Amino acid sequence: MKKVLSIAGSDCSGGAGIQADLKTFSAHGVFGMSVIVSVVAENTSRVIDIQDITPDMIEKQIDAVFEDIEVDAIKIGMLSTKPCMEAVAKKMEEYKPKNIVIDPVMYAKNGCSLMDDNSIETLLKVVLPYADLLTPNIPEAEKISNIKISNKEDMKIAAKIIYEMGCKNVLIKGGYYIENALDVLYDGKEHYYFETKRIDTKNTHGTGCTFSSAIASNLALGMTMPTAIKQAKEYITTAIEHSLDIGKGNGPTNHFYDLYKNGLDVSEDK
Ligand SMILES: Nc1ncnc2c1ncn2[C@@H]1O[C@H](COP(=O)(O)OP(=O)(O)O)[C@@H](O)[C@H]1O
Ligand SMILES: Cc1ncc(COP(=O)(O)O)c(N)n1
Repeated sequence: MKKVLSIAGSDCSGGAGIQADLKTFSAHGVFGMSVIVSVVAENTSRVIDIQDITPDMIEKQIDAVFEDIEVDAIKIGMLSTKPCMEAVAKKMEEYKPKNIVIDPVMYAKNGCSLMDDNSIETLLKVVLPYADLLTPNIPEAEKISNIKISNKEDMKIAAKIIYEMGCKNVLIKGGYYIENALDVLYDGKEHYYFETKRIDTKNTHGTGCTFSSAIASNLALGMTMPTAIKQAKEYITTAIEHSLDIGKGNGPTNHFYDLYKNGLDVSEDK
């Protein structure tokens, strides 16, 4: 069984962060592991508070995984402050794992901040170079590239700018910001496009977490980068299509839709 590690924040409401990552790993048939970087008191409507785990404890969790288990891919999500970023980067340098997908999480879907604004320089300098794939959404890509993104051409330009900063591939996610759900990959040579129709739903809590974890799972399973993204795009689209009206704000995606569809009977009247 392939083994995939998430290094990210904990979302107690279950739709994003580590919880979304582990559900996604299970849905892909890979063995999921987690290093918790921050505990976030959040739900579908708001972020109440963030408590970072100490850098020493972040490092020890990563050591505990790597001294014992071979890691086939890593997804890195929310890193809220410089010390968290530095602790994770130090361990990436030490263990040099393969297939690192980094989602540079800055905000929750409800607009609440999940990263200290002063840490962006550190993210770019210290963390970004470890990315086999960086997956910013439009607001994140605008902050990183320093250009305004309004259409496909802008996405292409921003992808090149971000690639030049030192990641091996960059995927800018159009999500609900661009007319269709268009994502643009740049690998230093070519642009690739992944496009679906936009699904009209407010229930998109955790879409970025789920998508990056699906890509990491597919890389662990041996797919090439474009194929891993293509299949992950199909997975996230289905998960959004069948997203769940749970909570009062932006509900979560449906990580196991395919499992239920294929015969797991969850009806209550049986
Ligand atoms: N309403 C939507 N309909 C279809 N696809 C969507 C929708 N919202 C997001 N996506 C897709 O979900 C994936 C995650 O993107 P996005 O939601 O932009 O990430 P983030 O959670 O980081 O903001 C991308 O493939 C994006 O195109
Ligand atoms: C702990 C944590 N990490 C990340 C996100 C962003 O989620 P997304 O951008 O996928 O909606 C979140 N809300 N909480």
